[in-house]
Parts: sequence; structure tokens; C-alpha cells
Amino acid sequence: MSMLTATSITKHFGGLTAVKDVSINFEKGSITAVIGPNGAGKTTFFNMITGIYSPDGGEIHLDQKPITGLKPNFIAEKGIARTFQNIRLFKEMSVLENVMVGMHTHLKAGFLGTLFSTPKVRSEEEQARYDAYSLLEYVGLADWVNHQAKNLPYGAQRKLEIARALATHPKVLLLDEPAAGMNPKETTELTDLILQIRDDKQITVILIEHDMKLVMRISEQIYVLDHGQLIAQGLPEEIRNNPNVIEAYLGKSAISV
Ligand SMILES: Nc1ncnc2c1ncn2[C@@H]1O[C@H](COP(=O)(O)OP(=O)(O)OP(=O)(O)O)[C@@H](O)[C@H]1O
Repeated sequence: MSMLTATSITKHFGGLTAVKDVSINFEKGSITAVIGPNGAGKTTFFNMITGIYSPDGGEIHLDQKPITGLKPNFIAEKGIARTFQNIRLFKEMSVLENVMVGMHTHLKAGFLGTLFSTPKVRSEEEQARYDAYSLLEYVGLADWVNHQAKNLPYGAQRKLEIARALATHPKVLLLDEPAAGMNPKETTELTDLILQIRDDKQITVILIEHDMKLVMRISEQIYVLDHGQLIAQGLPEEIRNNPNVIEAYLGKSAISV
């Protein structure tokens, strides 16, 4: 079953076409990678899906419903969460608070409730605290809950971003270069975590990533962008051996990955 569909989406920045006529269908519960050289249009593609940019052409559907051009907060509420290429945490806040922030779209007590701290607000807050802790335990950060986010090792900060994204109960999780800057041990842990998220929660995972070992290991489908256009799609094995992809991006050395 299709969970997210981009149909012929295009984005121009002045005279530059960053994404041109790209169509991709993401199946429910699948793990898909979008790869390609620097400047290929991968992040722009993510930015259109998450509502940061409105496409200049084409349509996007989530769970068969149109979401094209909706504002990011609406798209988040409808079930798309993301992490960023450059980590975006509230650095002075605790690890637990960072995840609780991710939950706020789901809390029901309104502004007045928050102002007067009614019993309903207090119980919601307690539940949020408990859920945030559970999520941190799930991603392997239980020992860090009370630390300031800025004091976490790099790999743990990336995991915290994932926990915060999961706090919104997404149907689709977009990961923008989740392994960037990670050491091999952290990358292996991340690989296991992504697989676990999909298996346990049936979340549709889409990742942009330059670490080809990770990409080849976990992706069921791979899409390759170059100069804003889709130049290939297929199974990891097919992509690894595709002459156009080797030429545009992977290089000959990739064959041994
Ligand atoms: N806001 C913007 N204004 C103007 N040009 C932009 C903007 N965002 C992206 N671009 C341009 O669009 C093209 C695609 O950029 P994009 O960041 O989507 O590529 P990418 O594949 O994510 O690259 P990388 O792997 O380096 O992150 C690039 O030429 C980039 O300079």
C-alpha cells in the first residue's frame, strides 16, 4: 500500500531547477534511500514533502490525501516527521525536554489549561514525561535524560533528533543524512535503530545518506537524483551496478561496498 507519493514535483530557485519532474512512490513500512551527488536536489525534495517549500509543479499525497503546499506544522500533524542535515536541537534544554517539545502537537489541554495548570494539564504533562522517557529508552538514551542536549556525544544527538521526531507519532520519517559525522560504531547502532523503528512501528522511512554501506544495507528501494532529475531507481544490487549511477555518483570504488 502506498503511504507517500510525489508525482512530477518540480522546484525552481530563480533560473535553477533544483528538482525536476520527480515522481516517487513510497510503500507503507518500507525503507527507501534518496541518494545523489552534492546539489542533486535531495534536501529540496525533502523540503517540499515537509512543506518548507511549496512545489512549483506536481502533487504530493500522504496516505492518499493531498498535502501539496500545506504549511509545515499541518504536514507534521498529518504524520510526517523529519530530522535535519545540521542537527537542530534545543541545546540548552534537557534531553527529556527536547523530546517533550516534539509531543506538544498532540497535547490536548489548551492555552488556558497551561496557564492555570489544571489537573488535566498536570496529568497530560506526566504522561508526556513518561512517553518521552520511554522513547529515549527505545533509542538507547535512557542514561542521558537529564543532561543538556549540547553535552551529548554527536551520535547520541542524532539519536535524540530521531526520538523527538518519533514523539509526534509519524507515519513517515524523513532522515536527512542521519549518519553524517558518525563513527563506525555509531553508524552500526543507527542502522539497527532504523531497522528496529520500521519493524516495531511500521513507520515508512525515507533517508538521504552518503554512507553507501548503510544505504545498501537497509534500503529496499533506492532512488538516485542528479541535477534535480531522477536518473535511476531500483534495488540496492541494481543501483550498485547501474553504469549511470556509477558515472554520476558512486564511482568505480562503490562496486566493492
Ligand atoms: N533556498 C535556495 N535558494 C537557492 N538555491 C537553492 C536553495 N536551496 C537549494 N538550492 C540549490 O538547489 C540545488 C539543490 O540543492 P539541495 O540542497 O537540494 O541538494 P542536495 O542534493 O541536498 O545536496 P547535499 O548533498 O549537498 O545536501 C543546489 O544547486 C542548491 O544550491
